[in-house]
Amino acid sequence: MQSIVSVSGLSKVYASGFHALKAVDLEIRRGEIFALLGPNGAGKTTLIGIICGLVQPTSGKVLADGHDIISDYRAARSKIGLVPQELSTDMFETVWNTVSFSRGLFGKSPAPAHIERVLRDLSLWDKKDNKIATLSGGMKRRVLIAKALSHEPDILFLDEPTAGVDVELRRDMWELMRRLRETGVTIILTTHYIEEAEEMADRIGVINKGEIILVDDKVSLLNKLGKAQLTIELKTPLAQVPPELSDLPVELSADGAALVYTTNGQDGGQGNIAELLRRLGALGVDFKNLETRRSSLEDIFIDLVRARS
Ligand SMILES: Nc1ncnc2c1ncn2[C@@H]1O[C@H](COP(=O)(O)OP(=O)(O)OP(=O)(O)O)[C@@H](O)[C@H]1O
Repeated sequence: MQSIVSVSGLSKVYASGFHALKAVDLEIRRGEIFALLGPNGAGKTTLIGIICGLVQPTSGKVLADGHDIISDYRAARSKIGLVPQELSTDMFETVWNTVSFSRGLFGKSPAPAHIERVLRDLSLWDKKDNKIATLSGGMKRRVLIAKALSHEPDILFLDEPTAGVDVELRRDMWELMRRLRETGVTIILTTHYIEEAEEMADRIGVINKGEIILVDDKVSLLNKLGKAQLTIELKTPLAQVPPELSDLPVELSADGAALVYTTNGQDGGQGNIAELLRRLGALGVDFKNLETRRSSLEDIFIDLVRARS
């Protein structure tokens, strides 16, 4: 499948001499939701800024739906909508005018029916005549999204879309992203909320210190790098792991009150768990509780970034 965004050998050295991106290669598939994760200062905003034409790359190439973002800037930019982290718009303008004006910036003819649909989708319709300054923080966020959608882009970048918003607005945003994807829009989001990537993304890219260290399907990432852990709370604490269990990946908790069995996510360790429980029964080790836990994307992310630093 042809990529809708193609980044090759992209580097950015700021005037300070800081290498914010180091020869980044990245392919975004048409129609997917792609989450870009990385610690503070990893280069996420720089990467998005370059693709959207706000930051000048030092070297490398970016194509947006086949258009070079430098030599074919206008065509590339018209394909892209960007929801930035902060609102930089005229506070004394109305919602309707702000969003309509954004469309005009892309040289597109007015399309009131489209603007109305966007505002209705974002629950902004009854605020259309309000001045931006009078809106709540959540509503201002919605205006940012409406502006980014005003010119009907095929690619939507969301930089930290739900940072600092309440739970209800976060759910609304997720719902909106899903609806947009259904209409064929490709979505690329950066987030610090790993549960957001876990909930929303088809694929995940991890960036650290200006390098993409991993790109994978979310599901296969969780399967490959995730771990499953079974904690067996014992009725009577043990002094050590019984030698009969030494061939199994079992450890004793520090207080001796629980056995902890860990496997990688791939096999889930189901067969061995049955074997472990059978052996415990044979040894007469009684337990009062069993608890299973699968590692989250957050655990994987922390492991990955830690291993590289
Ligand atoms: N104009 C600039 N001049 C010099 N250094 C910069 C400039 N803009 C960003 N940087 C540096 O480049 C690095 C990457 O910044 P960037 O904003 O891309 O990271 P990020 O991954 O988006 O971080 P965050 O999650 O904190 O927003 C940071 O160390 C930052 O200090």
